[in-house]
Amino acid sequence: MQYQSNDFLEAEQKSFDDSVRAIEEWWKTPRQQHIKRPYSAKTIAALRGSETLPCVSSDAALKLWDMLREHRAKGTAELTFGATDPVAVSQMAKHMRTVYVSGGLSGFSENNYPGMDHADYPWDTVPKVVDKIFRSEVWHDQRQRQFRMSHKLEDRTSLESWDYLMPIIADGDMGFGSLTTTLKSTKALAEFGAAGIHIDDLAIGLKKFTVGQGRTVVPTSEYADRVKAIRLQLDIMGAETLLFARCDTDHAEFITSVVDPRDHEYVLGATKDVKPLQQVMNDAITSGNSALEARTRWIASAGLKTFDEAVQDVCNNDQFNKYQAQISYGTSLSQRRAAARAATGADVAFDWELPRSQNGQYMFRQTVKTIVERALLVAPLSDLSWSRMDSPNYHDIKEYHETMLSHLPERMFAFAWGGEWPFPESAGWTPERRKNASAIMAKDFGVVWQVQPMYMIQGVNMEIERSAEMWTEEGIGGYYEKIQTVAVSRKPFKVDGYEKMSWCGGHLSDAFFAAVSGEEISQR
Ligand SMILES: C[C@](O)(C(=O)O)[C@H](CC(=O)O)C(=O)O
Repeated sequence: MQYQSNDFLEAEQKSFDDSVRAIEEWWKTPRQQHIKRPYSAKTIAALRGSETLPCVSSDAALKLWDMLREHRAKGTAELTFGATDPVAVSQMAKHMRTVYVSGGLSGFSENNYPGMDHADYPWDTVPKVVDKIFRSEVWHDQRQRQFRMSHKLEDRTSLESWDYLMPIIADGDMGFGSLTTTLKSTKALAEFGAAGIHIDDLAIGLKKFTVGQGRTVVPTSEYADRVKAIRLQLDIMGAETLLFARCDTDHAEFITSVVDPRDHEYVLGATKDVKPLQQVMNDAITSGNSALEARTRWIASAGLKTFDEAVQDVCNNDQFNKYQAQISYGTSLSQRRAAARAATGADVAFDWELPRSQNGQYMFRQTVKTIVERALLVAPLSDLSWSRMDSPNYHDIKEYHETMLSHLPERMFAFAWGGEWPFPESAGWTPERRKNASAIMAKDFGVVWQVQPMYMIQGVNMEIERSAEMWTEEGIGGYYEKIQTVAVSRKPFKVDGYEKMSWCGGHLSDAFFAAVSGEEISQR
């Protein structure tokens, strides 16, 4: 065995103890102090290598933190689009201060096998986009500065000065596998430049948009472990990256497992004497009938209820009150059965196995309370909360945020607006409220970061179609008048896009050549 001297061992111990102390000090900083970790600095120090490299995204993360805290204090919000293209991001910088790297969009534009359904693009798809965008931001910042510094101070006031170093918030989806994949994708995102990462509680591969059924979530414990794993990884890296704890439970209809009693309250069971749903659907297929229709008929006949609803149906008020006094958050189904028996003197008919899907999912009934429970559980380890919605109901949004704020008055929230939401009045969206929705969410609910992930599909597609039609119909005459002249004159928009402007980096290349040939920087 290799000989290790006492000096070596003591130096190693000192370096470890120093590292523990440094982590403890770091956790007391204004950015970190609100996070409540279930592990010690010693655990983190022992998971680190002997050198912790500085994390490239930490400056942007601190900038994002300050920006969002300021919005929180003022009741305003940072608005952005989802993007995957550095060219587009460079134009967003003129109006926006953050950028979102969307998983769905990356699944379309960065993937050799396009598609966003199921979120089944490879786990490193989003990190690669983050890398590309982060580097392009740094490059634009460099070439803008070089251009400015080649001018005298008094001439610089007329030159553009955009903040291209926009903090990137990246879609971590569901973590893409077991905890080790979640750790790896977190590491890649933070190392490649993400200032914020969001993680959700969806089941891997079950984010489906077309079937008309709600989504599938994982048990509360699995979601909590994902959030914990991300924070652990960021702590190992010493990264300031913000953690957005997204919860996709709104309108979820399935849960993968009933391993966590905290979910039992929301699992649906059959209360009638029916065959298992899968048997009924298989019988329909074998006999040449529609499995979907068989499913619909089965659901109508099974008396689907949560266990509490089943108890309420067979009780009088006194018995139900007695039952309710016995149960609370996290009471398991078997404890609920015992409490129901004690209250009513009988067993309550309820079977959550019968409705299970082909993949083994259980049927699930979410409420705003379900989302709040999950969000509160992971709040101490995360920086923002985000309830993801398929079709938003204003009353639910209000209830969710107000309940969260009653527990955590300082909490910051994130929100994604959909691209196909009807905003019906029946869901609380008066025209006035829809018009001012972003401002209302910021002021009344603390939603400091709001994204429209669909713009690059809806808005950019619309512009491209419009221009394609014009170009094919009008040729260079139309192009000259309607696009080139506007772009080159940069009126009314400051559109970038030709080599005479510093945007293309020509001046930066010239400056490299000049510097190599020994020229001193001249400030024109
Ligand atoms: C925000 C989102 O995660 C995305 O990938 O852009 C998607 C967008 C969408 O599918 O509407 C999501 O909200 O799940």
